[in-house]
Amino acid sequence: MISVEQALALLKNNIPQKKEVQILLTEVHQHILSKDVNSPINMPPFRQSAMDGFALHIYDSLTYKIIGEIKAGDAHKIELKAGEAVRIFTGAAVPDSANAVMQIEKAAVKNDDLILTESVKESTNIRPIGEQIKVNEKALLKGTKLNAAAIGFLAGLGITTVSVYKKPTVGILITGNELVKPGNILKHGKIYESNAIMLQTALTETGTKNINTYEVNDDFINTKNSIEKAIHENDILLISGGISVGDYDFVKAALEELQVETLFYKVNQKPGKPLFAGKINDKLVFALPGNPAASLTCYYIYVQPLLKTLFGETEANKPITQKKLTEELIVKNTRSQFLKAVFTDDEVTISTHQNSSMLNTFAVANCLVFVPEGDYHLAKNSKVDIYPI
Ligand SMILES: Nc1nc2c(c(=O)[nH]1)N[C@H]1C(S)=C(S)[C@@H](COP(=O)(O)OP(=O)(O)OC[C@H]3O[C@@H](n4cnc5c(N)ncnc54)[C@H](O)[C@@H]3O)O[C@H]1N2
Ligand code: MOO
Repeated sequence: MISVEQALALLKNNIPQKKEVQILLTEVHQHILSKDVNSPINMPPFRQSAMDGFALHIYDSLTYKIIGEIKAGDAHKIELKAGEAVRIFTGAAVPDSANAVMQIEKAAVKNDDLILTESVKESTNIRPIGEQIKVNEKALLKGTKLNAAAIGFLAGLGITTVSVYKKPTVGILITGNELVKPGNILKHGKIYESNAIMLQTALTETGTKNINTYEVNDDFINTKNSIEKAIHENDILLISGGISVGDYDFVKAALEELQVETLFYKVNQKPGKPLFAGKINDKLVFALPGNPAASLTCYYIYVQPLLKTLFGETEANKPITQKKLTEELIVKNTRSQFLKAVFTDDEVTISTHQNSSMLNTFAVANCLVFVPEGDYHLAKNSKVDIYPI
């Protein structure tokens, strides 16, 4: 059995190559740019009025002659001589011959005359060409995570597709004869299936969009066939349950028959001891223990950082910080532990109900505290490593 540190290192050394794809702006939310994006245009592309008012060819009087009107979107050809003005609206193109825009509140109109209440300086209320960005300048750099503002910015430059790191397609294969879908009657010996929706939600939190779910009963041939199909259809496969040593745990044997190369099987940790990680071609397969809290812990510690690395996130492997224990902790364990806990500014409180079958305290936890194996006491205020979740 290997240690948590060894398992994490093995995974880190076997991360598949990041793949790049060119995708539509409508699909890029939460993706990371794999190439710099240069602006194809000046923004704004023309001298733009920042106010509703009058574009002026300035001269040494406060009275101007109004000779026309330019609305937003108009392609005008108006030539202003000194002392002339045109009505103009926010976003409209200012004529080359105009050198300032006076907002409507600072002027009065009498017939065709415009009388300014004060003088105006050159360039007032005119957004120059390329004020935000010039043609061929770098709009966004490789490594930028695309949020709403970034997507709006790119759309404003007329960009419709960008090159990003491909988000892998992830399969979730649920095993277990005892499982019943919520909404059905629970007969004796059965339990409600909860790992699929839990893992699906955790994947969605990280920005994974392409998720396929599969179910199989505890039967060797069916398990093998389902795993083979799910590997074929996904980049990463998460199998839930059936990975321990019972007579009806067929996952390990099926993976062997399918020639999935073992990176590790069994980690000296609690929960999640029977965790399996393997690879086949450029694909990764995780067999997560069926106990719900074990499954989710293994997902957060092993799968999520890997996904973030594939997405192009550079901080994916540095989630650990230290907090002070609010209470003494007595450790007596041959396995390292990930304990559900709640942290505040600089303190952390370990939750009750740590059993790997229990999600009740996980539901309100915001971190996992890592406690190395051994027989020792941690006094109140001792610092412990936490993985925020
Ligand atoms: N003789 C041994 N028995 C077990 C060992 C061991 O070392 N020797 N390890 C134990 C540990 S630790 C764990 S963790 C579990 C993991 O077992 P499996 O991965 O084979 O998981 P299952 O047996 O299929 O299920 C365990 C538990 O979780 C429930 N479960 C499973 N899938 C779901 C689901 N989708 N939704 C909700 N609950 C689920 C299942 O009913 C079981 O109660 O093995 C120990 N045994
Ligand atoms: O490793 Mo298991 O998750 O302890 O119950």
